Amino acid sequence: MVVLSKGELEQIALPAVQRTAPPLAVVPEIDLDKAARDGANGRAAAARAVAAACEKHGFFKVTGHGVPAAILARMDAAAAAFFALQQQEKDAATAFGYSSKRIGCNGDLGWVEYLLLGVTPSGAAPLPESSDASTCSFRDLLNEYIAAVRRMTCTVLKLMAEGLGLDEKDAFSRLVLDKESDSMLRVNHYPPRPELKQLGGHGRLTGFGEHTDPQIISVLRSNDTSGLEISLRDGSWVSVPADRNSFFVNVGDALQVLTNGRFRSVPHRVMVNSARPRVSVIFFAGPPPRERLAPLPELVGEGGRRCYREFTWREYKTSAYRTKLSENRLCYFETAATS
Ligand SMILES: O=C(O)CCC(=O)C(=O)O
Ligand SMILES: [Fe+2]
Repeated sequence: MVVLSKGELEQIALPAVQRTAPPLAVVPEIDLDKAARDGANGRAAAARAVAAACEKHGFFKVTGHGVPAAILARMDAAAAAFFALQQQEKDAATAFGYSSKRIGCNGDLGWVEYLLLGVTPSGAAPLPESSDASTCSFRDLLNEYIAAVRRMTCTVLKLMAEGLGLDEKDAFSRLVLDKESDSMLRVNHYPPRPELKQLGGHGRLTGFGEHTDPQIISVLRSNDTSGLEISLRDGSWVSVPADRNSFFVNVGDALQVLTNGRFRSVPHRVMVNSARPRVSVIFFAGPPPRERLAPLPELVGEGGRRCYREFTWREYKTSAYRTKLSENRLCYFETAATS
């Protein structure tokens, strides 16, 4: 079990000036079911709305997503059961991607425990040899979830390409459907915050510190507990109202590069401010490691400036994972303003 020292606990308590929650966000909504029912016009309108949301915020909400409610209910139950295990049992699941409080290897701490799993073309990465039956059934469920969410993710990515007016409508979705796509699934559990007195008076804890997601897009669903906050272009923070019936989409760094900066990789964080636990499940849609990423020529335009140099996804991921969460990880890949 990871026990935080008093000093470490203080690091995840926000400074006193940030004690109050920011205002509620007005999150753009895209109804995929309606877009499909309304024919070509409905689809074109949804594509335009998706592109507008990605340009303005890098964030929107998806309703009518088509992921069966039964899968979502089973995921909720399975995640709750896993995180309710004794600490010793959870610690034994490190081969299954379990970790607590420490995010990455660069000293970032958060009031969170999580499972982080690689995703292969057929679902979640193979189980460790010693897995028991309950782990296997959890894995089967994860695979069903991943298949359904990946389908929806690709619908969203096609709408993005259409909204950008790209000739190749699968310019983004093909990267996620590639058999070597480096996608991940993360299940986060933010335990209710401890008593104020244990925190020396700080009412809000950092669950997951400010960052952008490195992949193409992240597709998130949570329970009814809020806590997710996004940063707007003016640098202010807004709090995203929880909605267990919808998915939330974040534009990631790779998509910001592919769109030459037109779509915005949205800075976000999770604050633990509730007496109830927050559970979120995030599908990170990533390209194959060898994929060369660069601004799409159609989006640079003739004589236009390429804001990023070409690099492979492996190169970017390695570089991003060497930095602290809150660092601007893309700056090493930007071109000089004169080029
Ligand atoms: O748990 C959440 O709601 C978001 C967490 C997050 O941003 C991440 O895992 O990258
Ligand atoms: Fe994130």
